[in-house]
Amino acid sequence: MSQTNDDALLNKSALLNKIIETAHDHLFVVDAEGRILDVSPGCSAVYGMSREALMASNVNQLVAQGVLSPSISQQVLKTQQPCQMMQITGTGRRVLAEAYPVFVDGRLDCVVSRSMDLTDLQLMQDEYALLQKRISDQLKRGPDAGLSEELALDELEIRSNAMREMAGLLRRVAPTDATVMILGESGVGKTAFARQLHQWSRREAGPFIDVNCAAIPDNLFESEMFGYQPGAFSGAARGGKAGMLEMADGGTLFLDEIAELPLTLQSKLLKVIQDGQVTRLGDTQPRQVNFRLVVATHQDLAQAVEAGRFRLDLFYRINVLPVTLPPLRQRREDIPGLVNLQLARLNERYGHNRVIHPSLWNELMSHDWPGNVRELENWLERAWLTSMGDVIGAPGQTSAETYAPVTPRGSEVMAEAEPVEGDSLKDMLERYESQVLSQLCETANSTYALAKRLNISQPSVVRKLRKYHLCCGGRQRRMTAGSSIKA
Ligand SMILES: Nc1ncnc2c1ncn2[C@@H]1O[C@H](COP(=O)(O)OP(=O)(O)OP(=O)(O)O)[C@@H](O)[C@H]1O
Repeated sequence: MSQTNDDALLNKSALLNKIIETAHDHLFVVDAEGRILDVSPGCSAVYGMSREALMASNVNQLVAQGVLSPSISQQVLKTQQPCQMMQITGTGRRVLAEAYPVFVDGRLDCVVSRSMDLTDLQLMQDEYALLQKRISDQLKRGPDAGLSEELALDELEIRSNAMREMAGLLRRVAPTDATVMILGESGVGKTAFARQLHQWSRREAGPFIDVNCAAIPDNLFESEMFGYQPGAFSGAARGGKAGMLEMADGGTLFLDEIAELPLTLQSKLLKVIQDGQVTRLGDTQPRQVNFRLVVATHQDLAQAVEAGRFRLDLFYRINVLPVTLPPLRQRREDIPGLVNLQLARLNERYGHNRVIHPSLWNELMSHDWPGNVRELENWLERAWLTSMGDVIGAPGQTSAETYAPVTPRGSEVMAEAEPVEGDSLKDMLERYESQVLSQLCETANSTYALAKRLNISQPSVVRKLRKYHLCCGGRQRRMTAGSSIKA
């Protein structure tokens, strides 16, 4: 081997030693026989053995001694495939481990594994479950004036026990900096409650940065999130730009539709959460950031992890305090309050006092509202605007049925596109486009799948779905594809 090659190998080995010695995560390298070649210093605390003792051992011995249970390296040595699993260590720590086989000339040479200690997160989750149970028991004991007063919901309207329970939880966890994950169907109020959580928190005076991960085109995501230095890429603003992670400093960062975050950015986000530092594109100096993270999704994230669309380690990081907001059809007690709140807003906005006809209440209470509160708000605005007198829904006028959700298929799609007197070609094409998308959304699980089916880019799909208020996974965002009145 030449001198230059030898130097290069020495440099590489020094570099690897440095990486292992300074790693925050726990790194384990074993050879093809399971002998431990190297471990990072952090391993001693989590495995309860000195670094030297670990390096004098092999994985089979460690499993026999109960230090590793189970051993991910052993698993990869057997299957020769990358693997991810939860381990309990001899010191009782819960770690999330991932391991990769390394092949040299087609033969397994060694296995590199990396693990992250999740014990503290687990403790927080257990405390949270206890808190959830206490609030639930308290609500079961009967009406709780204290809780309602304490909630002090300015803009939001809730009556149902289910929602009071969720709001109570958010109220109690608000002063902590723990990451909250708000789950629920489209339009249930995830964004509204994320905002409320921010107002209840100690960061109330700081910014609330609302990022819809589904709405940012992939090619802009990194610069929007991380910001950039002057001249970082062609078209970059002259003075550079702070990204949204930086803008959230001192406040709350709300990542809506987190399941849509591209995989490459998921690992970068995880690093920011762990290190509290952001590096702008084109910069070498990291900047310290301090924000509270709140995320939301209407998708099943565990399923996205299984499908390989979402990183397991990020899932564990953000799944600290999951709060599920129930759909409106499961809390019909909230409907009257929501209708009255929206009616008062409309009366104020349009300067006219309209009321709901008593006969309409039955329909409002029995409708399933698949688009949840947003659908109810849009329906009411439409009914308010099309109502001819002071009474909305007076016999012979607009009824909830008029706007009943439609899910057209096949020939019905074509029928929807039939020319209507007075419609322009643009109106007709838009109506057709919205009906086709609405139908395909029934079966497409993600905007990526829909983009592939339609042979257009994913950002275009996202823009179109937003335009028609639709979302993937069989749910319509709003009551009818054509009703685009914004509340
Ligand atoms: N409890 C509530 N009281 C008053 N208004 C509400 C309530 N819940 C939701 N809303 C209103 O309903 C509309 C939809 O809510 P929001 O945007 O928070 O839903 P979402 O779950 O974030 O939807 P998406 O998943 O589509 O982002 C908003 O105008 C919001 O203010």
